[in-house]
Amino acid sequence: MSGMRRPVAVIIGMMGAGKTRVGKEVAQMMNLPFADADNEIEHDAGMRIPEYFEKYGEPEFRRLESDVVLDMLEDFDGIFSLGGGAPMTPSIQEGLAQYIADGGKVVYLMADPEEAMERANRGGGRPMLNGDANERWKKLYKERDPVFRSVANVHVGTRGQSPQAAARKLMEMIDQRIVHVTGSTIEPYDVRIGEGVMGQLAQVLGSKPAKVALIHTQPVQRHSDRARTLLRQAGYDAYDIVIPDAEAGKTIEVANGIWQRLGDEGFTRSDAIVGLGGGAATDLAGFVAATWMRGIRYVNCPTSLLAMVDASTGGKTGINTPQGKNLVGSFYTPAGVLADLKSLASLPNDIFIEGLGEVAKSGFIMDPEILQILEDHAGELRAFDGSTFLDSGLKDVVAELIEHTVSVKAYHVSADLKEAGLREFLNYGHTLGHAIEKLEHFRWRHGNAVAVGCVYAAELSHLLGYIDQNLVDYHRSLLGSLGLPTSWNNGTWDDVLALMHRDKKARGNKLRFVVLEGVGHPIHLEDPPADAVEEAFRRIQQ
Ligand SMILES: NC(=O)c1ccc[n+]([C@@H]2O[C@H](COP(=O)([O-])OP(=O)(O)OC[C@H]3O[C@@H](n4cnc5c(N)ncnc54)[C@H](O)[C@@H]3O)[C@@H](O)[C@H]2O)c1
Ligand SMILES: Nc1ncnc2c1ncn2[C@@H]1O[C@H](COP(=O)(O)OP(=O)(O)O)[C@@H](O)[C@H]1O
Ligand SMILES: O=C(O)C1=C[C@@H](OP(=O)(O)O)[C@@H](O)[C@H](O)C1
Repeated sequence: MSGMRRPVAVIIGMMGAGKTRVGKEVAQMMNLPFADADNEIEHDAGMRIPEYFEKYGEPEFRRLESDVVLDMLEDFDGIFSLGGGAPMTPSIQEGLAQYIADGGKVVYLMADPEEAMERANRGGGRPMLNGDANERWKKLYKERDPVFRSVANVHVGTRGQSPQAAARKLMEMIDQRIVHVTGSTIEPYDVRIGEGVMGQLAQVLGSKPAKVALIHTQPVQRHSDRARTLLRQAGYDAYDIVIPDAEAGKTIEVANGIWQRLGDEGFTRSDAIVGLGGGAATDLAGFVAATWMRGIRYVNCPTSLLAMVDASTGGKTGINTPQGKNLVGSFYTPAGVLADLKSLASLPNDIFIEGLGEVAKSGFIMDPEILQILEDHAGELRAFDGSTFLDSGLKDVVAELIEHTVSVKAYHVSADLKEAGLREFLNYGHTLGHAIEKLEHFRWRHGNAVAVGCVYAAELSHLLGYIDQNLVDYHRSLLGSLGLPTSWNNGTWDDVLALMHRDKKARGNKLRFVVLEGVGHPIHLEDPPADAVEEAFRRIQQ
């Protein structure tokens, strides 16, 4: 079966980029085996590459190369460097696309052209550079660079860097986790999770935008400073736009202020927006991107756990009105999401814990592994401290939780962007959760309200015979062990019921819920018996 063994990373790039040298270095640092396609070919052919070219010609070489590369993509679990021309062969392009779709990383090692050309010409032995080597190299670079950019999902610039420094940078990039979001009605994009992934801002924005508006809140200033530096280094005109924090930023007045600014600065359709901050900032930035000139490119840099696992992915953008939250907005997907774990270093404990509410919800509806990880690390998660986080073992645990949770979200969003059915499962725990938020005048955080809502939905599932008491108890014990609330007793049943009737899942005067038939098996529940709906509420009051 394919995918059982696969390279940790595949390195592509021009001749002389350092694919072999840097690739070996990375493999050594990561304690992994290294393979070079050219060596494998020479081994199979029983002769050196220049000799093979001379004897059989380039087309025959490309056929052999393709066979060797495709075999290795399914049967090698280290760092794998390809020959310079390999990614130009259609069968290899297909192999790489499949490898990426299975979660692989194709790294384009982007050396400075002058440096790579000079290195490629050293020593000879490169049949593609026969004749005027510099001219040949430049011609190939022109043909290949755009293809390399598009077949790779990770771009690493190494100008002026030693092989060791380049290898360290590459290793950081390889360490990231990538969830590819795709679907029939959305432009595909990647959610990148890892320490330092913000460094890929320019790769994700692409070369079209000249101006980039960086929309962020004040509490994440330190992270937006880094983003602004990266944008300027990459040659964009970066415009810093600070918005009021949290829900105060999600208003028509704030959006209007930004529209005015974009107009004054001459933002065109090819320019772009970066939203950086918690879910409120990314919702607002996405809304501005969706509406400016009827839609321009935007990238999200979520900085809270909740924004990383939920708000920044899935394309719901919006603002609040005096009548309620998220009442105005648009489904508009980002060009990419960069969930940089470095941002979490400044996140307060209570806002981190709140994010775990949505993480657990994703476990209940689809992914028992999430629940297992939460169980295994409940104590450390509950004690989250941003100041020590990046140097702790918790970093990998959190990265894994984010990857799993984003995958759950991506699965639902891919099939049902506009929430016609499947996507509603993401709303597990939200029917009561939203009512609590409203009755608490939004002083309760969303993830906390969802945690109580999940216990309520579990109680309702049990009352109607879908799940046993053990699973209800498990909801309480798991959420409680993470420091999340599991009960609420600050409002009347009449008020709660009235608000649940205004939930977006309700139809006419009928309530609709998401309940469970078991972990990973959510179902829609239409118009349940009134006494069960009320009894479940009584049970979360204590
Ligand atoms: N679009 C969607 O699909 C979707 C999904 C879920 C939630 N949301 C929206 O997301 C918002 C909630 O997101 P949230 O919980 O991130 O709230 P938030 O954006 O209000 O952030 C919470 C607080 O944490 C601060 N903060 C964020 N990251 C920080 C960091 N790294 N360091 C220090 N402080 C930091 C923020 O400035 C804010 O004060 C709501 O508006 C909700 O409607 C949207
Ligand atoms: N970052 C670098 N700095 C200095 N020398 C390098 C660097 N990367 C590669 N080299 C040297 O350049 C030459 C070509 O590198 P190589 O790894 O063979 O490139 P490729 O496999 O991409 O064609 C080798 O002599 C290598 O040691
Ligand atoms: O660029 C090319 O077409 C080639 C590059 C070489 O690999 P390196 O890039 O490792 O030199 C080798 O596969 C062959 O000479 C063809």
